[in-house]
Amino acid sequence: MSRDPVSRWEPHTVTTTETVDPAPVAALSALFDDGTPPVGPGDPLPPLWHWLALARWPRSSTLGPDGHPARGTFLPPVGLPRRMFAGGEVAFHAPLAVGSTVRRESAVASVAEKPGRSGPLVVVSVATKVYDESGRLAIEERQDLVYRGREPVLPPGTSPEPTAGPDPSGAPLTRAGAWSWDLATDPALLMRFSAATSNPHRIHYDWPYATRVEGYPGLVVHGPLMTLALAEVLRLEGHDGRVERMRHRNRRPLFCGRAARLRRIEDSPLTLGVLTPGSPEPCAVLTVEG
Ligand SMILES: C/C(=C\C(=O)SCCNC(=O)CCNC(=O)[C@H](O)C(C)(C)COP(=O)(O)OP(=O)(O)OC[C@H]1O[C@@H](n2cnc3c(N)ncnc32)[C@H](O)[C@@H]1OP(=O)(O)O)C(=O)O
Repeated sequence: MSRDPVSRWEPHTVTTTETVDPAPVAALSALFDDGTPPVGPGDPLPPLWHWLALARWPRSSTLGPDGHPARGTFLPPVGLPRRMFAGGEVAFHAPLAVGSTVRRESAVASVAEKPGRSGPLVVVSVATKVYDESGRLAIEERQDLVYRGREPVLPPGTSPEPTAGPDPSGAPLTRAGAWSWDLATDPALLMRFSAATSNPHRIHYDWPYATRVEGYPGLVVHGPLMTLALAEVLRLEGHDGRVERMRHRNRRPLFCGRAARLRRIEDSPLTLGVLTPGSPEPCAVLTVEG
């Protein structure tokens, strides 16, 4: 009996020993440029910053047409073309120090086909555990990647417009009031975030690919950038208590250059969202426990 490639594929655990890399951590401090002291060697890693500090550089020969590693080895050989970072959950058991050595174990935990409003989806969940230098479990995480078809994103008859460059007058995060920040995105910000996270996905920096091949109206803002910006609002607003758990979800794409408002949208549990003018549904939400 022949089975399809996804059901023939077997998940496996990848275990690596890594340094909590100070360079991308310094890059994110510089990228936000928001007046918080730069995070450096020996400092505790702020929540979610392991997304940069433990980023992986895949070999060039392993990349597929969208810039990400070709599917079928660590990730299943899903046939749907468009990959999106869609959300997840992170439990913080112990702090990690910048510059320390950690052990990371990652494996695909589930692959589920689902009908979505925009057509069929495949949700791939990756489970990761990070152990600190003494072997203590520090971070437990589930990350959801969604694969979808090439349903049109642009209304018929419209064409995408390139985005303006960085505004020399300011940093990307500006305060509009208590728990209210505005996030300005531009191609240089997206390129710097792709570099800091070693993320080769072309939808974030290759405008002809993002618009003509994947059919988006512009460059797509990284899900992790939106979520990290929400986590940065917590730090900027002085929420310095210990965070035990974060849940995050990317519900709608945010396109480069579009106005984005970072707001506290619920008090209990504390929930922050990325909102755009004219839509009640946030692009991204982050819920914090502890
Ligand atoms: C990094 C990186 C890539 C990126 O950064 S891509 C940019 C950031 N991500 C986004 O912009 C994603 C924005 N979200 C969406 O466009 C939509 O939410 C999405 C993911 C296309 C799904 O929308 P649909 O309207 O088609 O689907 P539904 O909301 O109706 O849901 C259908 C079922 O799927 C389940 N589901 C949806 N999202 C998730 C999720 N995050 N985790 C788990 N399951 C999810 C949903 O629960 C429904 O299932 P039921 O069983 O409840 O029916 C890079 O590539 O590295």
